[in-house]
Parts: sequence; C-alpha cells; structure tokens
Amino acid sequence: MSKQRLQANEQGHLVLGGVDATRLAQEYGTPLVVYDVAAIRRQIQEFRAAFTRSGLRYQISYASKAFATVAMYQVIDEEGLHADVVSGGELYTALQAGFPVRDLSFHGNNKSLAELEMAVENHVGVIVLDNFHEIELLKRVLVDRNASCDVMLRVTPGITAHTHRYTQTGQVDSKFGFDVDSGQATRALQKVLAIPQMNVIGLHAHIGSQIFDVTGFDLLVKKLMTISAQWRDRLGFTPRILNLGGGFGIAYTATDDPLTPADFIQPIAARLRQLADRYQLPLPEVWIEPGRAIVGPAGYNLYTVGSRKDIPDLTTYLSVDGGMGDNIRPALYQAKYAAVLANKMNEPTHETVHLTGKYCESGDILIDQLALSRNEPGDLIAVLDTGAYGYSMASNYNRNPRPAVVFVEDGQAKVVVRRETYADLVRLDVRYE
Ligand SMILES: Cc1ncc(COP(=O)(O)O)c(C=O)c1O
Ligand SMILES: N[C@@H](CCCC[NH3+])C(=O)O
Repeated sequence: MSKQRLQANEQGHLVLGGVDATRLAQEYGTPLVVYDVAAIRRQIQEFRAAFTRSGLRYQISYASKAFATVAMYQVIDEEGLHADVVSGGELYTALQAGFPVRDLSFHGNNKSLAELEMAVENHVGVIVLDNFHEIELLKRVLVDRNASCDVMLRVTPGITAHTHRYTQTGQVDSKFGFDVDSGQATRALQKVLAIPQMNVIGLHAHIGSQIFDVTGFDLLVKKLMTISAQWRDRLGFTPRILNLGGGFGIAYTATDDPLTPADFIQPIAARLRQLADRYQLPLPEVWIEPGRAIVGPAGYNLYTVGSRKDIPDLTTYLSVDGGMGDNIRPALYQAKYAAVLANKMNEPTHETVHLTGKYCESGDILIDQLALSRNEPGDLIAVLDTGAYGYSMASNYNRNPRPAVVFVEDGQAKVVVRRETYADLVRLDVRYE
C-alpha cells in the first residue's frame, strides 16, 4: 500500500473502511489490529478477473495461515473461495465458522494421526500428501473407517525462489514435499495409486513467499508439465489439477514493486497452453493459494506512542504499546514496513526514529528508520500492510495480551476477535502444590 493511497478526513485523521482510526483507538484501545474488509474483497476480485481473462479453469484457495479467525473464514466463504489449513487448529476454526469442508485443503509436513482422523471424519475436500510417513498414516485412517478421500501430492520442484531464505520452500533442500529430481515424487505417486482409498486429483507445489517475479512460477509450470507427461507415459496417470501454491508478493514499502495477479496469471496460462500442446496433455485446472496478497494490504496495526529516548548526536527510540508480540516479522525476517502518524496525517516530516515495541528485547524494532512528523505521547501510529502473518503469528511474550481485531467496512466497525485479558493469560495455568 503506498502512503498516497491512504485516506484522511478534515481533522487529518487516517480513515479506514470509512471509520476514523482515532475513533477505533478510543473505542477499542491499542494495540489494535484493523482489517479493511473491502480491500480483501477487491483483491480477491482482482485474482478472479485475472483468471477469467486467462480462460483457465481455476480455483483460488486462501492460505489461511496468513490470518485465520472465524470472521475471516466467513468472508472467504462469502466470496466463494476455497481455503487451505495446516493444522487441526485452523481446521477447527474453519469448522466453527461453518466453512464448507469440501472446499478445504489440508496441508502440513507433519500432520499427526489425530489431525488426519479429524480431516477424514469431517470430510475435508483434499488432503495434500507431503511425505511417505503420512501416506501410511492416512491409509490406516481410511482403511479403519472404510472411507476414501481426494489427495494431491506435494512435490519439491527444485526451484529457489528469490525471497528471504526462511520463506523459500521449493528448493531441493527443503523439509516440504516429495523431491522430483531424485525420483521420490514418482515413487510416492506409485505408492498412492496402489491405494484404492486415495484418489489423486492433482499435484501441488509452493516455491516460497513474497515473490516479485514470474520466473519461479514459469519454471514450476515447466517442471510440473514435464513430470505430468513422464507420468502419463510411464504410469498412465495425468494430474487433473496443478496447484501452484501461493507466494504473490505485496508492497510493504515504497521500494517494493509487486506484480498484479494478472502479471502472474497471464504468463502462467500462456506457458501451460504451450506445454499442453507440446506434450499433448489436457490443459490442467490451475489452483493457487494466495495468503499474503489477499489479507496483507488490508491490515493495519494501530499503536499509541509512549516513551522516547533521544541519544544526543546519535538517534531516537520511539516506543509504542505493542511490538514483536503482535508483529514478529521485522525480528524474524528483517521485514520492512511503512507507518504513519494516524492522528496527524497532514503534517510535515520532522524527524527519523527507530520505532520500537515494548518487549524486553533489543531486537523488538518494528521499523528501523521511520520518518515522522512532530509527535508526542498519546499520538496514534498506524503500521501499514500488517494483515498477513501479523496477528496469526502473535504471541504472549512477556505476558502481554494479544490485541483485539476489528473489521471495518462501509463506515462500520466490528470486533471479530476480542482483546485478551490478563485473566485469559492465566486461564490454562495450574497452581503447583
Ligand atoms: C503450501 C502453502 N501455500 C500457500 C502459502 C501462502 O503463501 P503467501 O502468503 O505468500 O501467498 C504458503 C505459505 O508460504 C504455503 O506454505
Ligand atoms: N510467515 C511468513 C511466510 C511463510 C508462510 C508459510 N509458508 C511471513 O510472514 O512472511
């Protein structure tokens, strides 16, 4: 989100989804996580429009690890998308939201027996098989229940996406999926094809996250179509669906230059058509799993300015009432964010500060160099584009309660996750006596 696209009212206050951000802070307190729901819907429409123009058969599956709450699954359902879950907890949340289970895919590199049982008993649409151990576990679950299910095979395509090392997942040296080059994926397929309770509907791969160019996806399509042709020739099997995963990057700062959904989808469609033609394969249905691109730009973290430390001739630390507990990404990935003084939007830049949190860690820095207008304690800071992997990776470090989450749309605000209380923090504690 570029700062220019932000809206301010006559008082110079940031306006989110038609609601004054200072009103949100007064009413619900800070730190506060705010989602502009219309922005989520717009982004989904952009993906849909790009697919419609491509002429491909497609499915968009929201990667709910980016932000998974009951209200979020409701919005995804309203928009008619599929979703993927990676744990019993995400599955449980989706079930609580009444999300159609047939439209869920279940991922994970170490799904437990209990999680597989939960998925099968609730009739989850697709289980994405990740490793040989899981094939055996799932077989047991299905045989015991005289059940069957649709599966995809997650493969490791041997592609290194140009992104942070911690968010690369497609390279050979990865914990996820069956390796293609060593023949592991082919062995896995042979094994699964011999299990009558499993119906292989497609191939899945995810090369990484926060990706800004289409090269990795192009290589991925080539790899998946090549292996599809080999499998057709050797095993008489052709995957009906190619799931290309997520990873579509967003702009966190002015220097980020992300592609639009169409920039990704058009070349992917062209390459698929070319290879389907070359290998005489049917054009596969394409699934994608965006998480960040759907919720990232729609999210804002609101904080109140507190203490300040000026170190003469050196620097200034400006502290807010949240930090790494509600946004671990700067500490974990050196992620960069932009922020504004939400109650003084029209004032000129006055200084550059380290925007720090309140946690007992020197690394608890939300923004390393933030240009701000003149400010004082009580002012409101809005960190932008925090919607993906912010609240979903939040913790109670230092026994700080996690913030509330508010959805704003058409001038209305609604709490969709209540703020944790101190009582919540000790809810699971048991006295030792
Ligand atoms: C299998 C899978 N699909 C989709 C995603 C979503 O990625 P992103 O939020 O970058 O779109 C992830 C996370 O990186 C993932 O592991
Ligand atoms: N959590 C990461 C991305 C990895 C997502 C899951 N594979 C982030 O904040 O960017």
